[in-house]
Amino acid sequence: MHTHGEHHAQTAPRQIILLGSTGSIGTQALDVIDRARLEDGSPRFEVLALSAGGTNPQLLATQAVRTRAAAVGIATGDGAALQEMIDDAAAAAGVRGYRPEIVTGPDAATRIAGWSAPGPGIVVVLNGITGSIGLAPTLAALKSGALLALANKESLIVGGQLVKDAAAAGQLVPVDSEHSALAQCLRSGSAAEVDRLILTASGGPFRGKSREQLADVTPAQALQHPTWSMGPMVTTNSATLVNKGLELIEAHLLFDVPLNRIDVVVHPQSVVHSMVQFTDGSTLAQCSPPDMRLAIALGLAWPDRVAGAVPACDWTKAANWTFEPLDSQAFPAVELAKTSAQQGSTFPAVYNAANEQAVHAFHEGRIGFLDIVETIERVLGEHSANPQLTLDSVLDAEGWARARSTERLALISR
Ligand SMILES: NC(=O)C1=CN([C@@H]2O[C@H](COP(=O)(O)OP(=O)(O)OC[C@H]3O[C@@H](n4cnc5c(N)ncnc54)[C@H](OP(=O)(O)O)[C@@H]3O)[C@@H](O)[C@H]2O)C=CC1
Ligand SMILES: CC(=O)[C@@H](O)[C@H](O)COP(=O)(O)O
Ligand SMILES: [Mn+2]
Repeated sequence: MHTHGEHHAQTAPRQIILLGSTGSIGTQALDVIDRARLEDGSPRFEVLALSAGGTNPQLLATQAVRTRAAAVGIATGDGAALQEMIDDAAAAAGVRGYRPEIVTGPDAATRIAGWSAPGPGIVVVLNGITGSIGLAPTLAALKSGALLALANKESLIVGGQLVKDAAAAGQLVPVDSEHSALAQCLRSGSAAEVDRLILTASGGPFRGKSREQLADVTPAQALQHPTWSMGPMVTTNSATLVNKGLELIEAHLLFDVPLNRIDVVVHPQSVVHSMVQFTDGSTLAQCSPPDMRLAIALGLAWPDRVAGAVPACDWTKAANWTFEPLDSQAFPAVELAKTSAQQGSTFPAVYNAANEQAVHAFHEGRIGFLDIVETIERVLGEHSANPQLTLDSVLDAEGWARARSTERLALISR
């Protein structure tokens, strides 16, 4: 058993369990893992297990051979077919005798999240799954005692206090760039010194547009993020500002700061990743070019930094950073998220589930861009929360919200 959050000179590689290895976070994590070295030049991280959904089994097989992961999970698809792909990838790479354990089925990521390392040492689970399907793996990782590097914000938001209660002090490390920034700014000093948290938002591809102009934007335009290259769900959420709404709730849960002391400011350059304002009028900001490998590396090595994780800002070059208020008329998603968090209980789970359903419908061309947040608002308005927050009540609320959203989306479908 190790104590989370204490600095110790790292002498042995950390064992990494990577959930969502084929995605944007997952592939960037593998790049960090490949490059990071201990002082003696040996690998700083080793991959213990990988898991993915199943849309790209070939990539998963290649990753398995490259990392020699002991276990490989896949949610959909055939284990035998994956084994064959791994055998072929191993043969192509000249690797002999590599036979990982293969875990298949809807609970594969949950089983992989709790995978035991063969020896002592620190295990880190990086949850890079998209969507609230990541909740059970998050809970399994926390139960196993591993450090949880959390990119999958949805699991914390929908699980709320359940996830917080499952986490030991310092066991949950945020990987979301804003929350990694806040965690870095909060590393010293007491909670009493903190006045406000300031979350930065790029504003997305539609910054500056009116509601009228937003009515006709297309899915392809919504996927053109101005500063980050990410998976389609979080990119769309950035366009609607739902991502910032989710991140407001995430910050409130992670740092125990009341919702009315967390602000959102639009910063189109995405270099200041977030800020903490202290009671004496001082503000600390964390700055780096928009590259998730910084937050991923810090999450994997927490509380230590990984030298050379990303190139730093070039302070010899002229640069302009700008800040502007969020247009809440055009983008009501943040206010809606705040209200859902104030209502508490299962409301944030409903906010997220309705959004996930609506985003899929938008990308299928069935609804317009503005219908996404309008659907969340409608479904939240019809929700009667169960005052008891349990895993069952969260899953029930999500099931209800998905069904209710599906009905509404069918009614408004083009
Ligand atoms: N990308 C980024 O830069 C950032 C992402 N985040 C957050 O990180 C998370 C991941 O985002 P991102 O990497 O962009 O998403 P992607 O869509 O790029 O990747 C999602 C990954 O999850 C996997 N997956 C989907 N369903 C399952 C399942 N049931 N079991 C196991 N794996 C599954 C996918 O597998 P398959 O390939 O088979 O579909 C894929 O590997 C999200 O919560 C996002 O909000 C936060 C900050 C920045
Ligand atoms: C990189 C990251 O953390 C994303 O969640 C990012 O925040 C998206 O950018 P915006 O939501 O600010 O557009
Ligand atoms: Mn973010």
